[in-house]
Amino acid sequence: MPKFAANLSMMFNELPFLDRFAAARAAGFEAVEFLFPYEHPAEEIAARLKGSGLQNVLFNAPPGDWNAGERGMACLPERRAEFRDGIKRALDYATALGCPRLHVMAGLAPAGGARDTLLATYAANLDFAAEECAKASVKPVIEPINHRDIPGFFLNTTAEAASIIEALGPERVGLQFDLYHCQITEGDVTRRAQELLPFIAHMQVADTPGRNEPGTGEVRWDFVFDAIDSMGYRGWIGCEYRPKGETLAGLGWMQKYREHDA
Ligand SMILES: O=C(O)C(=O)[C@H](O)CO
Ligand SMILES: [Mg+2]
Repeated sequence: MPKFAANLSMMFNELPFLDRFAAARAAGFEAVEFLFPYEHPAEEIAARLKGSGLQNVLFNAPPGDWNAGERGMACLPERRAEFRDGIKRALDYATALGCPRLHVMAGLAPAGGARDTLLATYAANLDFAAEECAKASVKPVIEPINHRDIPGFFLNTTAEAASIIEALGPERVGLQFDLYHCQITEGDVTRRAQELLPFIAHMQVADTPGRNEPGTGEVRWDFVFDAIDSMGYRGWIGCEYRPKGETLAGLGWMQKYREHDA
């Protein structure tokens, strides 16, 4: 049975961030993910997790100046020191929150930047992240992102991600397989999931093209979720979608997975 985690950066936006934990638990979730915890003390978030009986399964390393358009810095040669500091900061949070996965965003490829240099920086930074994360029993994950949502993002395809992971060692760095991005960039999502299964350490989902709940767009999710389950994926699937209306009103698609569980 697929296991779904609520993405608290996108879901339950009717509430302030810290109140979304209890709301997710009341809605039946047992796990949550979010983009960035850094505006809140780790102890406060840990208390919300504990108080709600939730586990935190993923969050992102500091991305640089998000409001100025930055989307990570792992591929940027001149940001290596900041990248390293960010990994250490993220691991302080991961330790406090008991979180097993850390999403390390590649960043935007600078115009005119030589791809070889960016790739070498990306690999070296991920190697550093893998070393540090291993000490904290955390697995860093990388995610190919489509060019419509983030034009210029350095990592776009699952093939690129797989070759980087293969070089660094799939036991050290995993794939964050976001079916929404894959459907936009590549399609063929169940075949991709099957081929990439040995690399996948976390999944995320939203329907396409609107990035809303499963069932609001073009993909037949019953088929996809059954296929993912049958192929033996037992990790979390983060609901990284923007609810079309109220979060709770849009949770009908999950009902059959809960009823099956009972
Ligand atoms: O956008 C996504 O799909 C993500 O998972 C990132 O963490 C945020 O851009
Ligand atoms: Mg994602």
